[in-house]
Formats: sequence, structure tokens, C-alpha cells
Amino acid sequence: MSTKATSPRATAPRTTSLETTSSSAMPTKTIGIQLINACLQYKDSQAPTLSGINMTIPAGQWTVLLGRSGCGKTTILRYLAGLLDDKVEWQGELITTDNLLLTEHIAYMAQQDLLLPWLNVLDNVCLSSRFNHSQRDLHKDQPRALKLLQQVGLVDYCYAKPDQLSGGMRQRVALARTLMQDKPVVLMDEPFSALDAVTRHKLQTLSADLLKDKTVVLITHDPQEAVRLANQLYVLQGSPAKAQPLAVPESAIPRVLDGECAALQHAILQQLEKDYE
Ligand SMILES: Nc1ncnc2c1ncn2[C@@H]1O[C@H](COP(=O)(O)OP(=O)(O)OP(=O)(O)O)[C@@H](O)[C@H]1O
Repeated sequence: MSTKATSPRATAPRTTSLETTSSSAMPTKTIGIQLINACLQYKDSQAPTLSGINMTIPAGQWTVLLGRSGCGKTTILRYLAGLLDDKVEWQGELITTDNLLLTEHIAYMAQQDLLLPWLNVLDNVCLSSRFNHSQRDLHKDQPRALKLLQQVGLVDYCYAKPDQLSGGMRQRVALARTLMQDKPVVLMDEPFSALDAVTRHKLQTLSADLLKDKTVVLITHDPQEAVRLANQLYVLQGSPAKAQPLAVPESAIPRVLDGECAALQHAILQQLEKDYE
């Protein structure tokens, strides 16, 4: 592993090398990410948002971030997605497998669904393919998009416009669009927050299945969701925020909730409560 300081962030390369998981002739299948002593301050803010963040996001696993509202979770995701480059001062190291530029390998599901109102559901799901593929590939993409819409329970709405859908339905379309992108790194900001309990459970299971080999970073406010899905778990805390790791069971995800999971859920709540004292 080689590391290189990137300070200040805006004028330095986005990434340095983490480790090699594939030969250079082969497409890289998985990407790991590491943040070392990362500090971030919005240029229009008086105080830093993040300070001394140390976080390992292993390739092919789910890393879950929790923390009280406004602590900086979305900021980390947006930084990884390359959306804050001109808005923040950054110090620290961002290390990726094979020195890969993250922005080219990321699917990002933001808190807002960002569906285009003039496109129907199917076209919204195929949106990323429109930019990436030829017209011929587009036709190949449609059956896959329809399959995903069926899996999220919306195939009957494929020709509906976003404004004809409920908030939870829109969120499911956004999830299908994210899954459609087939990127090695998937960043998801509260992807199940608008769903009823049963649909949420089903789509957690579906996502764990379809994103099995991906590097996933998930933000959630739901400790139970975190326990079901986390291979790594961090609670962001304080102001500026630091990342506190919590140990999770070694069992495969999505977990069936047992006594060990209940204990972890309790530990998460206790950790979160420290930010309210
Ligand atoms: N563009 C910006 N300029 C200045 N400050 C910002 C900007 N965007 C976010 N912030 C501030 O950064 C802090 C962290 O915001 P962020 O959206 O990362 O929080 P969060 O943990 O994701 O919150 P939530 O759980 O409510 O989504 C907040 O204090 C917010 O006001």
C-alpha cells in the first residue's frame, strides 16, 4: 500500500493507491477506500464539519454510517462522489485501490430522488445507460431495467411520470436506477427511509443480493437497518465529527436479527445518545 498526503484537498490528486486486487490488464472488479485523518470545512462555513476522520471502506463490503442529523454523513458521501471539490477545504488522505479515480466508478443515490420529471419511470431507470452506451446497448438495457422495476414492485408503473408516484415509489425508482448503473462503488444516502416496514425489509434484502460484490457505503438513521446490513459500522459524532467504529457480528448480510444483533442495536443507540448529552 502506498499513501500520499493530499493537502490541501482541492489542489491535490483525489486519490492515492490502496492495493492491487486485479492485474492491470483486467477490469478492476472491486474498489476499497480509506480515509486517513480527513478534515473538511465548507468554504462558506466558520467551522470544520469533519475532523480527524479515519475510516476503512473495504472492497466488496457494506460500510454503514450513522449519526445525528447534520453531523456530516452526507458530506462524506458527497466528498467521495467528487461533488464538493470546489466548495470545501480538505486535508488528509483519500486512498483507493489501484489509485482509481472514484468519480468514474461510483453510483450515487442521493437523499433526494433526483428523478427527471419529463421522463417516465423506465427512462429514468435507464438514464445512466443513455449517457454511457450506444443506441443498440440501450435496447439491451430495457429488459434489465424492467426486471429491476419488477423486483422493486413497480413494473406496472414503468410508463408513469414521477409526479404520479408516491414518495416511497419514487425512492424505489431511484433505487432501481442506482442498481442499474452496475458500478463497483455504490453510495446510498438513506435509500429506504420513505418505505413502509415490509417494503423496506424486502428492498434491503434485494439490495444486499444485487450489490453482493460491490463496495457499498450506506447512510441510515435506523439502527436495525444498520445491524442487518453492516460489514463495517461507524457512528459519526461530535462537532466537528469524528468516526467511531463499532464491532459488528461476522455473519453474512442481510442478517436475521438475533440476540447478538439486538445487543449491537442497543450499543448503537447508546453511542448515538452521547451526541445528545
Ligand atoms: N454547501 C454547504 N455549505 C456550508 N455548510 C454545509 C453545506 N452543506 C452542508 N453543510 C453543513 O454541513 C453539516 C453536515 O451536513 P450533512 O448534510 O453532511 O449532514 P448529515 O449528517 O447528512 O445530516 P442528515 O442526517 O440530516 O441528512 C451541516 O451543519 C450542514 O449545515
